[in-house]
Amino acid sequence: MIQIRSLHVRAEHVLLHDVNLSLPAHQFICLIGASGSGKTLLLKRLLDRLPDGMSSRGEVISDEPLRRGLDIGYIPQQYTDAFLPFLTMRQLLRDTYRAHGSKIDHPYIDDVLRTLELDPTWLNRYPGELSGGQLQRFAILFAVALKPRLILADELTTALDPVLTRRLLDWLTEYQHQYGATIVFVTHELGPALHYGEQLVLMQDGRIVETGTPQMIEQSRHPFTNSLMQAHRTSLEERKSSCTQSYP
Ligand SMILES: Nc1ncnc2c1ncn2[C@@H]1O[C@H](COP(=O)(O)OP(=O)(O)OP(=O)(O)O)[C@@H](O)[C@H]1O
Repeated sequence: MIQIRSLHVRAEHVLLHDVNLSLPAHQFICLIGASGSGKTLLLKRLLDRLPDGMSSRGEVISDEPLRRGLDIGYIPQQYTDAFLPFLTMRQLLRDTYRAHGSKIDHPYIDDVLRTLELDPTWLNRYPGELSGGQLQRFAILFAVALKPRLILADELTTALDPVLTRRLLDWLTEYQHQYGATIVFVTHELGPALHYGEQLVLMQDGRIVETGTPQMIEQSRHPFTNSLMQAHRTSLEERKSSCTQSYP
C-alpha cells in the first residue's frame, strides 16, 4: 500500500494540488485524465524523479521499501531516450540482470517477447535499428524483466495496435495475479480503465477529481466523470458502427 498525503508539486505554478490518494497493494489501478492533468508528474513523484526545478511537499509513504528497477518497473512515456544507443538490446538486458547480481531469466523473457510480439532476433539490434513501436515494447520488457512488485506504466499503449494493446493488458493482469504486483496504468481513455482497472483515479488540472471502482465511476454524477463517460460511450458507438475492436 502506498499513501500519498497532501502532495503539492510546483514549478513556476502549482502543478499538483493537495493530492491525497491510497494505492492499495496487488491492484490494477488506472490513472485517467486529459493531457496536462498531472498523471506523469504523479508517477514521477512516486519514483522520486521530479524534473529539475520542481519542488514538492507532502508525503509519499510505502509500507514496504520500493527500489527502482528491482521493486518498481517504470515504463516511461518518453521511451526513445531510455536506451543507451551503443548497446544492443541483449547487452542492455544482460546488464539489467547483472546490476542485480543475476542472469537473464530466459523462459520468462521468451514469454514476454512472445506476448509483445517482439522477434527474439531483435535482441541483437541497437536502439537506432528499431522502430518507435518496437522500442516501446522493449521498454515494457525492460520494465518487467526483474519481476517488480510495482509497475508504473505511462500511456504504454500509445504506439500499439488494439489487438496488441488487449494482449498486453491481459498479460499485465495475469502478471499482477501471479506475482501479487500492483499496477498503476496511466491512460487518457476510460475504455481500458473500466475494463481492466480495479480502482480508477480521475485527474483534472492537477487535482484528483474522483476515485472508485469501475462500477462507482460508471454511476458517478460528477460532471467531469460524466463528460468522460459520455466521450467513452460515443467512441464505443463509433467503433461498433465501424466494426473495430472495443472494450465491452
Ligand atoms: N518540466 C516541467 N516544467 C514545468 N512544467 C511542467 C514540466 N513538466 C510538466 N509540466 C506541466 O505540468 C502539468 C502536468 O504535466 P504532466 O506531464 O504530468 O501531464 P499528463 O497528465 O501526464 O499529460 P499527458 O497525458 O499529455 O502526458 C502540465 O501543465 C505540464 O505543462
